[in-house]
Amino acid sequence: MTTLDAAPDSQLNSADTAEAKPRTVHNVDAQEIAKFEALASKWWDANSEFRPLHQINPLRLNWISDHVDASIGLAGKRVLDVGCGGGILAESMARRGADVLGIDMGLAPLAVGRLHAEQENVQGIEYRQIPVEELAAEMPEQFDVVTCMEMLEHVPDPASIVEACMRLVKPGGYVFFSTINRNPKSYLFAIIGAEYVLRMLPRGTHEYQKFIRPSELAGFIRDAGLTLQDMIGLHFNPLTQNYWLAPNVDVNYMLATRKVAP
Ligand SMILES: C[S@@+](CC[C@H](N)C(=O)[O-])C[C@H]1O[C@@H](n2cnc3c(N)ncnc32)[C@H](O)[C@@H]1O
Repeated sequence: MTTLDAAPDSQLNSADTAEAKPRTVHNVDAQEIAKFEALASKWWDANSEFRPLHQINPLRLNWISDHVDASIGLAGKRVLDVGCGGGILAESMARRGADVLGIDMGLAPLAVGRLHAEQENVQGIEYRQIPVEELAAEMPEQFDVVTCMEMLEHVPDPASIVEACMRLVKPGGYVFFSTINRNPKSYLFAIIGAEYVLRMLPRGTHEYQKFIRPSELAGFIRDAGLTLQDMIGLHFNPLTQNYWLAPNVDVNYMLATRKVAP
């Protein structure tokens, strides 16, 4: 828990200016936000530190879309992307016909996301800087689908994020999470391999203690009142530079959950 000092007004558009006053924001690690702020200009460079997110995006987008509706996918759905960063997933969902709100606590990634959507003429996407817990109070049960990918391992209290996502989704709607498992293999692959050997990510991107075991995440999901529907691992072969989905969840994994209608 910490105080998040927002970026200078000169970096913001008018919509951000009101949101950008320094304020105490709970469940936000300002150092984590600063890491992503510093890299924001590279968000849409598919050969940068964000290459892995660009590469996994078609896999996760199709997985999400198939769970929501195998025939029409995300078309016409009201979607919230929590911790959206520069909008790699958010924008791809809007391109599939969803009406997307992306939220993040980093202003620079949001600015990059807005600019990219404008340049690419992508319709049906909006970005806001707001803590998810605050949005849950403002817009309860307004979304058909909530996504929260590669974000839980960057916050002080991931259970609070899961609970807020549950409050934001409509009864019968879907909530998707992805994060990194915590075990010796994930330490070797996600930190030593990705940050030190292959240098795919800057050193310090991830902290081992913040990784989340599937059983822990399943507990947060159960406690929040969501129902676990499916779980899958995301795998990478450094020789072929290929990503694929498979049942093993030892390192990166995704969960599909649902808020059962009463
Ligand atoms: C690894 S990036 C993932 C971006 C995006 N979800 C994706 O998968 O393409 C993590 C993002 O989480 C955001 N983040 C970290 N803590 C947050 C918080 N408490 N609330 C909202 N966003 C947060 C960071 O600013 C960053 O944009």
